[in-house]
Amino acid sequence: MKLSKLIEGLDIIRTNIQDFDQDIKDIAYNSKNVEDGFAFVCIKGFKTDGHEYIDEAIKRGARLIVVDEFYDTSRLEDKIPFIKTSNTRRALAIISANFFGHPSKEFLLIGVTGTNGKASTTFMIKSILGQSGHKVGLIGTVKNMIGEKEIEAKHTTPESYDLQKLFFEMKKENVDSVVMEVSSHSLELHRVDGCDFDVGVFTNLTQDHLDFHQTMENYFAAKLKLFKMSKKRVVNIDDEWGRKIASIYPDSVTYSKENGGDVVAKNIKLFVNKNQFELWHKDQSVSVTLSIPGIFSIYNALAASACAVSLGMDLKTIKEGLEALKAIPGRFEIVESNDRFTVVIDYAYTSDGLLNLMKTVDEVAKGRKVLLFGCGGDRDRAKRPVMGEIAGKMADFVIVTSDNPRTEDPIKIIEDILVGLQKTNVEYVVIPDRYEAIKYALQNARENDFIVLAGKGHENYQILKDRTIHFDEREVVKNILEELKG
Ligand SMILES: CC(=O)N[C@H]1[C@@H](OP(=O)(O)OP(=O)(O)OC[C@H]2O[C@@H](n3ccc(=O)[nH]c3=O)[C@H](O)[C@@H]2O)O[C@H](CO)[C@@H](O)[C@@H]1O[C@H](C)C(=O)N[C@@H](C)C(=O)N[C@H](CCC(=O)O)C(=O)O
Repeated sequence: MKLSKLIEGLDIIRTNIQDFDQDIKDIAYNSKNVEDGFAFVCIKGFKTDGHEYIDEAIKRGARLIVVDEFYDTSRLEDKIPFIKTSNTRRALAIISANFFGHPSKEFLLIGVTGTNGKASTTFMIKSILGQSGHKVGLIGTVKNMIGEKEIEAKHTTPESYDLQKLFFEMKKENVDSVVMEVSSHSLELHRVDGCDFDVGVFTNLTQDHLDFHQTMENYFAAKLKLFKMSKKRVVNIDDEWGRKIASIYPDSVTYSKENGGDVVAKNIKLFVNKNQFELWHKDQSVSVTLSIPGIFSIYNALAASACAVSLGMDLKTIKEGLEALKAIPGRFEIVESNDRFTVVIDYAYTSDGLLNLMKTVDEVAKGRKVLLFGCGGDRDRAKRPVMGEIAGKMADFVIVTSDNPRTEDPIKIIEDILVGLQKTNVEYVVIPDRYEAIKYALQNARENDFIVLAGKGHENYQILKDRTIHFDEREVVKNILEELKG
């Protein structure tokens, strides 16, 4: 692509470029990916600074270096074409969108944000759109999908270059609508700048990621960016932060279980493996049987339905789309159900997620509620005692274990959880090795136990120090049950 076209819309503080007609073959934001004829965009990161790799990028054949405003360009003046810009993360998004021809302008793009429910809501929206004949792309935590083809996901929301490339692939495969999770990190770090959002959907906001955003107000401000970028907005007004968005954008389509929004659910009935409810929009209603259990699934279904309503879809199509979805990986997924006990895995890893999960368990469990969970290392520490207290209040027996301790000592993380757990009188054990903890739960299961393995859901790994080991709870439960039989 011609350099002049690549840099359209970029704010240029300084440059030494003479020839804007030259061709740039591709873009890299990691020096290791630079090849002959590439542009290298330097990002000052949390671990290292991309500007330190300029020489490496030049050696690998970079033709253009994009640097941030703090960088002293004197040593690049006679060496290589460069552009100094005010924010290289934003620059990466702009030039990537230019390079791939702004694919998101050519399909319907729906962004879903919020602390909980993003993944499930995107799956439900995909199912509704698929039901009405659309070829849908999906981008999110669990996996990326082009129609039914699955692609592994590394991030909830990919880096801007990877995102635009994925959009481009989707467009090539005739996708006409894309539904994606939009994390607050991605909004703060400009990963979705240059995306053309038709609808922004807000699920809720509860305490999470304060290690990154510091305050709830900053966290909310990051989320709000999506709604500034979107043409239409869909908002949960049972959530106080959702009500703020709806007051800023009064034309939002609202949904609610309790506060009379545009789209509401009534007569909700919860079962172990499904939910039933009436879905209302204005004076019309349909009855829906949702194969995804849990009270939170009702909210996710409302978010997806309100999104479909904002696109002018009718209730019958919405019902068919919701009912066509049979499961969402790692979301209240029943991995074992025998005549003695039931085992469910769920991704809940925030205080609010855990509370909602246990409220659902409370509705459906016949016997003891056994909860196994841990908290991630190098992430929000404040939530640990809170989750401990919720666990103690909501479960009959708690197994405290590890969940991606990363560089932290697993025992120290568990001690933080115990501060909250010990405020309650619940019976508990501590078993730091997650495999052994699950084995304990299964080995000691009593008649009618409802065993909940929280935190990992669809994830198939465990991050310990600098190692990532394979750990898929579906497999783990199966293997342990085999082992116990033998
Ligand atoms: C906090 C955060 O989001 N960090 C992201 C950020 O890393 P960073 O800026 O710190 O990068 P860095 O490692 O310091 O490197 C700086 C630059 O030097 C470059 N580099 C580095 C080494 C080298 O040899 N050559 C080179 O050029 C790197 O490519 C990078 O451009 O930019 C990287 C490149 O895009 C991301 O991979 C990285 O995500 C990390 C792995 C991460 O864990 N992010 C999580 C927190 C995240 O984003 N999560 C949200 C979901 C949250 C949720 O809702 O649960 C998500 O959307 O996934």
